[in-house]
Formats: sequence, structure tokens, C-alpha cells
Amino acid sequence: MDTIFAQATARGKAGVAVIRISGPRAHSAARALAGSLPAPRQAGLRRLADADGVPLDEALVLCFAKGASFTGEDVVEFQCHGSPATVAALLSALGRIEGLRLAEPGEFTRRALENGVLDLAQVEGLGDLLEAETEAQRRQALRVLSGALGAKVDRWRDALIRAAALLEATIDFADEDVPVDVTPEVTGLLDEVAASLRSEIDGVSVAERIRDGFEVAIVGPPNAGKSTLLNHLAGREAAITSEHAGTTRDVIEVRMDLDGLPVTFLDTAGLRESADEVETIGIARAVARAEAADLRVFLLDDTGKTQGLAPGPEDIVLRGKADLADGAAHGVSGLTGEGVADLVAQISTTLEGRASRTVTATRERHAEAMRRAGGAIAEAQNQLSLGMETAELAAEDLRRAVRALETLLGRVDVENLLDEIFSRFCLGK
Ligand SMILES: Nc1nc2c(c(=O)[nH]1)N(C=O)[C@@H](CNc1ccc(C(=O)N[C@@H](CCC(=O)O)C(=O)O)cc1)CN2
Ligand SMILES: Nc1nc2c(ncn2[C@@H]2O[C@H](COP(=O)(O)OP(=O)(O)OP(=O)(O)O)[C@@H](O)[C@H]2O)c(=O)[nH]1
Ligand SMILES: [Mg+2]
Repeated sequence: MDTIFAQATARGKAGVAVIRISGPRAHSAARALAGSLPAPRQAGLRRLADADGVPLDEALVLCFAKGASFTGEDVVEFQCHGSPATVAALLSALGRIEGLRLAEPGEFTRRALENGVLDLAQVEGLGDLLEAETEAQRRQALRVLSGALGAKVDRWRDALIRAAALLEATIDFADEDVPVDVTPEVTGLLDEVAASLRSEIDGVSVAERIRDGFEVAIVGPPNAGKSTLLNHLAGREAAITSEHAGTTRDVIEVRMDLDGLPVTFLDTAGLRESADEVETIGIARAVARAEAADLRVFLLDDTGKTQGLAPGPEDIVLRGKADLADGAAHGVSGLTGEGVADLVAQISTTLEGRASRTVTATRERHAEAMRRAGGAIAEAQNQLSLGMETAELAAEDLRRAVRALETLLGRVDVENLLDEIFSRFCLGK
């Protein structure tokens, strides 16, 4: 295995930069620059110099031993001065050491996966955590990185394997008197796993929203003040506004952090019957995007008409240009800011309600694997409803369900794992 190195912290101006080395030669390479190494996991201040004795930096050195590091390999970190020249000099000195090369993107994490320090879901969580911009994204990614999905998969797998073992025991005892009827316990285990899978699958779409952002469309008749409201929310002139009805044609998107939730506001063309070909295309786009959005804010003029697009139960319907209205109507003004805080609070409460459930599965890949597992469990349940003659087929379905769940974590050698766990149950002979 190669020994790799790279700058682990952001490039650019920084007080301190971290350079990581991982692989069998990490410690010897670090010794070549630092002279001696501190004990594992203890920081030590060292004068770093290249092979010719030219000073490179005065840095903190941190060593990790194989089996107790982020990658699972021998690791050394230099916490050096953050200037580009210092980092460049250190990287160049490392590059001249025999057997060392610059790491490829993601290579430290890939080694963590290969060495079993992280499972595949944790790697996905780490990727999300490194990209998290809002509080909800950060919390969700950290939960996945902590191995929450792996823990769930372990529980599901144990239940399925216990159910399969009970069925196997029945098969082995087929010619004799079966001591107990295992059907109620097996059915109980399978129902529980199936329900838990369904609940996780339901949560995936919310988790995806938290990762990719909720879409909130601002819709309504022309000239209602939609673009002015968007600009107020964005704090900049994101969309053109004018007194001419039909100003906005394309959908304008502005991404925001709304009380920790990632939200993309969509400003859309005013809805009306139009003879203008380009405006009609814009209106069709407005309708399509508004229908696909997670939430719609209807901004109405004094006619109060929603112009063909019907608000859903959670959608927000408001009078625009509230500063001109008589004050009785529930309204908002992008010009004066009146009612904007209430609107933002209402949007974030609505989305918060959807985002509040604690999910552990966060991607379509996870949903797909769980659906396959759920399908296999349903087939097993179906076999069992036909009686114990088909117990062997049901047990095979359950093994298929376990294999589907294992793909969540990227475990490959599933057969061996099953053998190991089956032998622990010691049922039957
Ligand atoms: N300086 C530094 N800070 C960092 C990292 C790093 O690599 N270096 N991390 C990098 O992402 C994160 C911390 N993550 C880490 C995860 C696991 C291990 C580790 O040594 N794991 C071993 C031993 C576990 C233990 O001692 O409890 C293991 O899992 O076997 C280290 C850092 C954030 N901060
Ligand atoms: N008094 C008042 N005028 C507003 C308000 N919001 C917008 N306006 C004005 O109303 C006109 C239309 O505003 P826009 O924001 O462009 O309206 P729109 O809903 O985006 O219109 P379309 O893009 O044509 O659908 C502009 O002249 C704005 O300055 C408001 O809250 N109060
Ligand atoms: Mg507009």
C-alpha cells in the first residue's frame, strides 16, 4: 500500500494548516523531517527540516498508530504555519521521500472505508457534513457519520437472521415433532422489521430536502409584488421589478438559510391569460415549478384570485402590497417589509414540521435498498402464510433481505457474515 499525503485544511490564508500522511511509511517519513516523533496521540513541537537540513517550519506533530487512526493506517499530522509557502515547502519535501505520493481526492476517506473504520453510509454522511451549510444539514450529516444507519441495519439484520434461524430449525426438525410453533415469533419479528423499514423509507424524502434544500415558490397574478418580495428576502436585487404587469418570465432562484433550513425561493411569472408567446411560456414554467415545489406562497392582488393554481392545505395565501391595503387583510409588503417576518416564521414553521422527524436513511440509494429488503420480507411473509412447507423458501427470502440491507453499508462479504451469525444461534443440531 502506498503512503499518501496532502494538506487536510482549506487552502488560502489560514493561521494553521494541517498536512496528513497515511500509510506504512508515514512514521518513517515524518521522522525524516522531524527527527523524533512524540508518543501516539500526543502533540509534540518539532523543528522540521528537509534532507539537506534546510529548515521548513516549527510545527506540532501528531502521530496515530495503525488500527487507531482515521484511515486505520499509520498516520502523522503536521500542524504547521498556514502560509501557502510553508505548506508548499512541506509538501515538496514529502514528495521527495521515497514511497510517498500526493493523495487523490477522497483517498484518506476511501482508505477509512477499505479498512472498515467507516461504513459506506458513514462515508456518505462525512461527504454531506463537509458540504453542510445550514444547521439542519449539519445535524443530519453528523447523525449519519456517527453510524446511526449502521446501528439500525445491525438491529434489522439480527432480527431477520433470528427469524431465518427459527425457520431453519423447523426445517431440520421436519420429520420429527416440532417442539414449538415458531410462526408467531417469526411473524412478529418480520412485521416489526417491515414497519421500521417503511418508516425509514418515508423519511428519506425529507432527508433529501434537508440535504438539497426545500423549494418555496412565490406565485400569483402579475404585478402583485412577487419579485419585490423575493428581493426583500434575498437582501439584493435578484429579480427585475417594474410597474409593468408581466415583468418576470424566467424562474428566478435564490438560496437562503431559513432558521437553519436550506430553502430555495422561486420567483415566478405572474399568472394570467396572455397573448404574448414568451410570457405564456414563462407562465407554463411558473405553474410547473410551483406545482413541484415543497410549498407555495400565493401573493394576491385586490381581486383575491389565485389565477387557476389552487393552494394546497399548507400553502400560504397572502395579500401583496400590504402597505396599500386597508389593513384588515393578512398581507405582506416587499417594499416596506411589513409582514415579512411573520411570513418567514410561517414558512419555517411549516417546513420545520416536515423536517422534525429524526431520519437515519438520507438518500434514494438507501430507500432503494430498504425497498428491496422490504419486498423480500413481504415475499417471506407470503410464503409463511401458505404454511411451514415453504419455510425453506421464506428463509431464502430473508437472506435476500439481509443482503439488500448490507449494501447500505457497502459490506461485500455477506455470505461469510451470515455463516458466522448462523453458527452463533446454534439452533437445531
Ligand atoms: N487533526 C485532526 N482533526 C480532525 C480529524 C483529523 O483527521 N485530524 N478528523 C478527520 O476526519 C475529524 C475527527 N475524526 C476522527 C475520526 C477517527 C479518528 C481515529 O483515530 N479513529 C480510530 C480510533 C478511535 C478512538 O481512539 O476512539 C478508529 O476509529 O479506529 C480520528 C479522527 C475532525 N478533526
Ligand atoms: N406600494 C407597494 N408597491 C409595491 C410593493 N411590491 C411591489 N410594488 C410595486 O409594484 C410593482 C410590481 O412589482 P413586482 O415585484 O415587479 O411585481 P410582480 O408580482 O413580480 O409582477 P410580475 O413579475 O409582472 O408578475 C412595482 O412597481 C413595485 O415597485 C409593495 O409591497 N407595496
Ligand atoms: Mg415579477
